[in-house]
Amino acid sequence: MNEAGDAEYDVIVLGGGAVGENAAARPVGHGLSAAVVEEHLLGGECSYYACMPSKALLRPGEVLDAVRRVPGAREAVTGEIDTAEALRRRDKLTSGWDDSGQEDWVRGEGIALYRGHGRLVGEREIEVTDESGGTSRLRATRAVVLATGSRAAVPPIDGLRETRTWDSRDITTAKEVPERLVILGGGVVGVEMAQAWRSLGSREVTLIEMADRLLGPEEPFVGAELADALRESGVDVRTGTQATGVRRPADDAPVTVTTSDGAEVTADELVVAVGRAPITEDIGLETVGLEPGKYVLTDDQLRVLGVDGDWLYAVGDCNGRNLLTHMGKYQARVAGDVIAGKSAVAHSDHNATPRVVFTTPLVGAVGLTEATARERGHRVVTVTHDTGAVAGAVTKGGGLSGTSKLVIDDDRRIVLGATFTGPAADELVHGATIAVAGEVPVDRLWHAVPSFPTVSEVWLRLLEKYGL
Ligand SMILES: Cc1cc2nc3c(=O)[nH]c(=O)nc-3n(C[C@H](O)[C@H](O)[C@H](O)COP(=O)(O)OP(=O)(O)OC[C@H]3O[C@@H](n4cnc5c(N)ncnc54)[C@H](O)[C@@H]3O)c2cc1C
Ligand SMILES: NC(=O)c1ccc[n+]([C@@H]2O[C@H](COP(=O)([O-])OP(=O)(O)OC[C@H]3O[C@@H](n4cnc5c(N)ncnc54)[C@H](O)[C@@H]3O)[C@@H](O)[C@H]2O)c1
Repeated sequence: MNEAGDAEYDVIVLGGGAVGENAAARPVGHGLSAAVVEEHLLGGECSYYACMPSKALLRPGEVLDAVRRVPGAREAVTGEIDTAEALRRRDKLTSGWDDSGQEDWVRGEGIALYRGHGRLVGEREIEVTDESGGTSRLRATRAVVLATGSRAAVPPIDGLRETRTWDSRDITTAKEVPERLVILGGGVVGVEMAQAWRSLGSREVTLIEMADRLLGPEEPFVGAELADALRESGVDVRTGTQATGVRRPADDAPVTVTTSDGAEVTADELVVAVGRAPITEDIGLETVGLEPGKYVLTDDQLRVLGVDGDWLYAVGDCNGRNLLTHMGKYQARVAGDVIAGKSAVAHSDHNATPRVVFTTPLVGAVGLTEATARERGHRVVTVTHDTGAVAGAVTKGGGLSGTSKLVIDDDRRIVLGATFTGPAADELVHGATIAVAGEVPVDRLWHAVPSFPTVSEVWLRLLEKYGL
């Protein structure tokens, strides 16, 4: 049974995605009462339409690539990926889009759950409208936390809004393999989905990125290596290319994208993955003096800027700080602590954000890139090493390579940022996160001896190159 009727809680969280759930659980852990308002699926985008299904779609191709690199095991692979089975596994990892497990968790944590659309109706006041039109009025004695997430942004391209297209939800939940796929945007969604669907059987995949490289905010070698790998697998990667027009004569007809170089790409489905827009247009921001439809900006304790009284917080995608599940959950823990009167500051949002792109090659990065470090005025030294040129990589399989790079503050002798591509990059990044978040001096890091033979040995090679 969901809660209904008017009530008062210490903390009310608007939006029950992964981040909102944590924003409620943390204050409850501190002895406060909390309610979550959710209008769709508890667990949000990550569980049903983003992280989980996308990783499930990438995994068969990743495993196959790993096996094919190992003579003896390679011979055991005699067929192709069974796409129907792969999609069934995806459906399982998304719990069949059923949130009863999440609901059990929320209840187990002692959090009250309101199902329906929530809106601020003034200071500390939320109105929830349920499916049948009934309303509940909730009052927060301490804080309201906004955690309403984001949706795919729609760029201003001729004909796009009038055309039936796919967004990130459609591409992660597709029931059939599109024969021909064109993806707008070579960011994280674009590269992961291009690789996943190509491996699952899409005959033609075209990736259109307007910037001159894929994954623009990362170190330049990341986009270059990924473009090579995608091209090698048959994806048509077009960087420095803008879509100028889109047309589809009928909903079930092929879609054609015109690009800035005068070319045309025709496909069965067009995925728009050019970034996100916050879901803040209908949550009553105007009732507390804020502008609807924009990211809700916060300070480093997640208090919403421009609202007095320390009662309004925003966490996760809706504040635009760091559009990643783990960072939203980190913000939720910080906000929960602050609301409970403890001291906490989300400084890792600026200096120590880990990012993993689950492609083959894997990409793992944390903290500052060389370019951002220099922009911020650090005097940096960088060192690089081939991730494949250590015994741990060689034992994993043939032909594995990649790049590992440290950005070191030469004055403080600490690591400001690290980027790894290639084998184990997804796991290498946590060691780097500890080094960056902990500001561990490199002279001390040198005593963190990597086991032999692991890919982590690349750390030793990097530190040696720095002169240790
Ligand atoms: C394809 C894809 C893959 C991704 N993969 C990864 C990954 O591997 N790792 C990673 O860290 N990040 C990944 N992300 C990013 C990640 O999904 C988001 O950062 C994360 O989901 C944000 O969580 P959130 O709780 O802030 O928002 P959401 O998950 O969007 O949750 C917001 C919730 O609020 C509810 N809501 C909104 N408005 C209201 C309202 N007015 N009343 C009631 N309820 C409301 C919504 O129904 C929703 O459930 C991916 C994103 C995409 C698109
Ligand atoms: N593995 C992960 O952690 C993971 C996976 C997927 C998504 N995410 C998160 O989700 C968020 C959204 O991902 P995303 O890929 O939609 O956004 P993004 O910001 O990562 O990438 C968008 C890309 O689209 C390009 N672009 C913008 N307008 C364009 C246009 N008109 N034509 C062609 N290209 C255009 C941009 O230059 C950029 O490279 C990201 O912030 C990311 O952090 C994370």
